[in-house]
Amino acid sequence: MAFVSQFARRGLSTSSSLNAKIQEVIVIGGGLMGAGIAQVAAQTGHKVTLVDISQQVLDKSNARIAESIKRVAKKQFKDDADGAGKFIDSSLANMNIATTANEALLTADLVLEAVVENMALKQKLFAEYDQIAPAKTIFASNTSSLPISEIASSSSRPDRFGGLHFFNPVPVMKLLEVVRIPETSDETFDAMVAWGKAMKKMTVDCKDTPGFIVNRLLVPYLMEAVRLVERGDASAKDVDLAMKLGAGHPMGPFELADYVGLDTNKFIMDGWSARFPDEPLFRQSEMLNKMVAENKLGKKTGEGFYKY
Ligand SMILES: C[C@H](O)CC(=O)SCCNC(=O)CCNC(=O)[C@H](O)C(C)(C)COP(=O)(O)OP(=O)(O)OC[C@H]1O[C@@H](n2cnc3c(N)ncnc32)[C@H](O)[C@@H]1OP(=O)(O)O
Ligand SMILES: NC(=O)c1ccc[n+]([C@@H]2O[C@H](COP(=O)([O-])OP(=O)(O)OC[C@H]3O[C@@H](n4cnc5c(N)ncnc54)[C@H](O)[C@@H]3O)[C@@H](O)[C@H]2O)c1
Repeated sequence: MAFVSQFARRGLSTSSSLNAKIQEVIVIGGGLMGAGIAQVAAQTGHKVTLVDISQQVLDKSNARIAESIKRVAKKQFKDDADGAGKFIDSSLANMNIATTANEALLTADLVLEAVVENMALKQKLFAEYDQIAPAKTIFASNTSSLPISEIASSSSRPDRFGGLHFFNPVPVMKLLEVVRIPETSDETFDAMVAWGKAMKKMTVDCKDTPGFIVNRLLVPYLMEAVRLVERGDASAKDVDLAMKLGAGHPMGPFELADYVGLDTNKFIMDGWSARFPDEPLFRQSEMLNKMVAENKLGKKTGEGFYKY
């Protein structure tokens, strides 16, 4: 079966100063996603700086990364303790943590942000970095739901801007959505795809549409599950069991919502319901809003739809 690519149309012409190979990476935001992305970048031989405003978050993420690298090493080097040790040491040696990006920005090939899902914050950060980073540096966002074009408008380099959307848990999930905006140059897009492959991910090309591919389908499904329980049609536990045993999903929608973070789910729904008020699939949920107000954010705070 042959598909005709919708992506045959290419972006603007290339920027001459771009360094096509991404070797030095800065990941902004050291939470759930940022830590996972930084880990995989370090494991695959990239020099990485993981930046967060909170030293406490960085310390927690560092410990989580060390644990996760051990799990990966155990899997990749089953009967080779020496190889596993070397892999762990070289991965950790590739990683730096910092509370500011300033120094690393001077030589970075890629700045990928994974801060909270907030347009104003993402724009503010890229406007600042734009003043410091050299011309070659590609900027990208790991946003789940915000328009990449709008984030990119805060910088003077929309031709060197795109979306790199990873999935949680990053060390395990094999997909990377590579998103181009109309201004993204071919050279930038190709460099992002090549980096995705160097990160050992399978890449898919996406346009800058709400939720790209996966979240456009997944988030309405998660919200339908919440509405089903809000109506009293079934319990969260039974919906999860049903989707695992009846549809073969590794996690039910409530387990997955807790895993992703209920705050992230809410940020996505807030943005989409404001932007598309007539779309019933993007309607707000009182239950979700109440849980987030009570700081029941899922696995990360110890309670969401389940207790951890
Ligand atoms: C909203 C956003 O924008 C987009 C998103 O990210 S949407 C969310 C996408 N993610 C999903 O849908 C996740 C669905 N869940 C799953 O795939 C699985 O439940 C799961 C991979 C998370 C865990 O799998 P499960 O079998 O229950 O647990 P577990 O046995 O601990 O782990 C499976 C394997 O992954 C490895 N693993 C799991 N978490 C890991 C981690 N953080 N680091 C390294 N390895 C890990 C384990 O070592 C194990 O390896 P093995 O099979 O060789 O023993
Ligand atoms: N959670 C998921 O499953 C998932 C999956 C794919 C994409 N995403 C997207 O990735 C991004 C991050 O999500 P997350 O789940 O990792 O969130 P998170 O809350 O775990 O982490 C966000 C981090 O950003 C940090 N931060 C806030 N302001 C900052 C600043 N000015 N400078 C540096 N760091 C700052 C916070 O301290 C926090 O540690 C969001 O855009 C989200 O939509 C999330």
